[in-house]
Amino acid sequence: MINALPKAELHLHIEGTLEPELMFELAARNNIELPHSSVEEVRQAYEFSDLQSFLDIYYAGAGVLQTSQDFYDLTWAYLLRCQRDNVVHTEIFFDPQTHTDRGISFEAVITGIHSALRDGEQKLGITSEIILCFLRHLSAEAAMDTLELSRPWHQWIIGVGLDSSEMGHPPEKFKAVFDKAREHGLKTVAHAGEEAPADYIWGAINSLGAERIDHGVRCEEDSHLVGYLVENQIPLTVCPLSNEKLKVVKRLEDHNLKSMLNKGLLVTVNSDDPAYFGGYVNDNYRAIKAALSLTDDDIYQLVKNSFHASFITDELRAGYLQQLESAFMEFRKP
Ligand SMILES: Nc1ncnc2[nH]cnc12
Ligand SMILES: [Zn+2]
Repeated sequence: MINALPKAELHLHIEGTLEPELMFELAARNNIELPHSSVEEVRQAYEFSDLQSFLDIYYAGAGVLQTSQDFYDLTWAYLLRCQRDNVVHTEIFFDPQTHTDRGISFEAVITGIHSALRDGEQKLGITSEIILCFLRHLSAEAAMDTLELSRPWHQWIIGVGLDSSEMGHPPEKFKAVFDKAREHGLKTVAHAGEEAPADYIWGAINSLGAERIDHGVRCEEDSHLVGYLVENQIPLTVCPLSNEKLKVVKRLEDHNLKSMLNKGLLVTVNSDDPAYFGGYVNDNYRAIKAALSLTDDDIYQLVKNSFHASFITDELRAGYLQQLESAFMEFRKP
């Protein structure tokens, strides 16, 4: 059934879709030596103990991305996965600082990603948006410089986000940058409550004006916060396989997604960094359905939430919700 439902993906780092096969192809194209000798060896290295142990490997992997064509190929490969998983709308993150800090131009990154997304809409019928993420382990000044650097391309960017090492880098550090981004007409989202406590979610809402919380799984530690998130229907973009691989939960069976759904939180299912965590969005739906014994109605609710939580126009949303309802009814037929 999961495959049959048209859906939106809202928490996806494009650099996190770099499969080892493409990593080798790009390394050869750009004359870069990799520390591993085979695709299998790379996959074997993907054993993480926490968020930081993943980020170290993830930033190193992104080193093979050099030209606009590389970013195009990366994004196009992801869009083909979207087509397979019936993802009809996607809002993708990119981390410009990971690239500009090693001498790659902002222009090369954004034009490659944007061209692929434009082709995705024209050739595959997949609508999309781009969200620029600041790396929170770097300074607020560096984030402000990056926002300034991005200005010529704001017509292609719907909003800004905040990612990378959460602990010790609270949202408040980036208040001025997010205020400025909002002045420029950009939407705001932020990773919060992945590894760090519920306070960081309050910080993302109160200091950054976050309209959507990425992860947010630790919100249940604060019942007042849960009430606020429910009342204001602030979406949470949850990534089950990521939470398992980064040891946010011990086992997928311990995940609180069902509990959050039961409380009326606007929870969605997403893949985060699928090439590193062993699954694209449908794999995430399938795994969490099995682990928590979710019903078909739960899955339908989660997929509906993906459109309600997205930044699409009301007209597009209505069309997608209609398509989704028809697909679900078709599946329900005796
Ligand atoms: N799950 C995650 N949390 C924080 N930063 C990230 N960058 C890529 N994936 C991330
Ligand atoms: Zn993420």
